[in-house]
Amino acid sequence: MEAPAAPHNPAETELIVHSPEQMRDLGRRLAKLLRAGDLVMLSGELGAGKTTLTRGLGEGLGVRGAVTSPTFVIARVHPSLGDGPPLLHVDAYRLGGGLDEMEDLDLDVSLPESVVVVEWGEGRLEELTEDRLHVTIHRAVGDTTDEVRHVTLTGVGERWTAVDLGSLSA
Ligand SMILES: Nc1ncnc2c1ncn2[C@@H]1O[C@H](COP(=O)(O)OP(=O)(O)OP(=O)(O)O)[C@@H](O)[C@H]1O
Ligand SMILES: [Mg+2]
Repeated sequence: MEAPAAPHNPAETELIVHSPEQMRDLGRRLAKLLRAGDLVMLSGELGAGKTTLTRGLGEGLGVRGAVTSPTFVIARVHPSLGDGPPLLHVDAYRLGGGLDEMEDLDLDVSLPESVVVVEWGEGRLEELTEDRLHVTIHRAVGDTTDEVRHVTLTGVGERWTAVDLGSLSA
């Protein structure tokens, strides 16, 4: 007997990105789907392109200040230049395992009025909200110099059921 086909999950989409510029563009387009209260969790190895994607998100949201890799700070708020939500960019890489430091950021307080984007947040803030968008970025296997990245977007929770992530592949 044949195994049943995996159920199509409309809240998941896979893309191939060919350059840093395309990654930024993906961020700009993804920004159009985001609103206050959204949590985006980015995963992928060092140098995968998480900050590059976030830079595009900041551009698409129309926020102040270029998104960078924070050296000394863990979280940075980029206020909107218009009337949209601010972008709260968190890089949890330097956070020791402790959730305490994460709690000090009071993300639960900021989340309702912000778009919160977190690098290296897995296992640390899933409890913040039942709805979240996971973005996983992988280098094409076996080639460390190539600019090709595989990007998987997975919406978790009610918020993402009606969002057409597939529209991002255009
Ligand atoms: N397709 C691509 N998408 C994104 N970045 C790419 C791509 N191809 C090459 N790059 C390069 O890879 C690097 C990605 O750096 P970035 O800071 O965005 O990664 P990161 O995932 O945030 O790393 P870290 O875990 O250190 O925070 C940049 O130098 C960028 O120019
Ligand atoms: Mg980064």
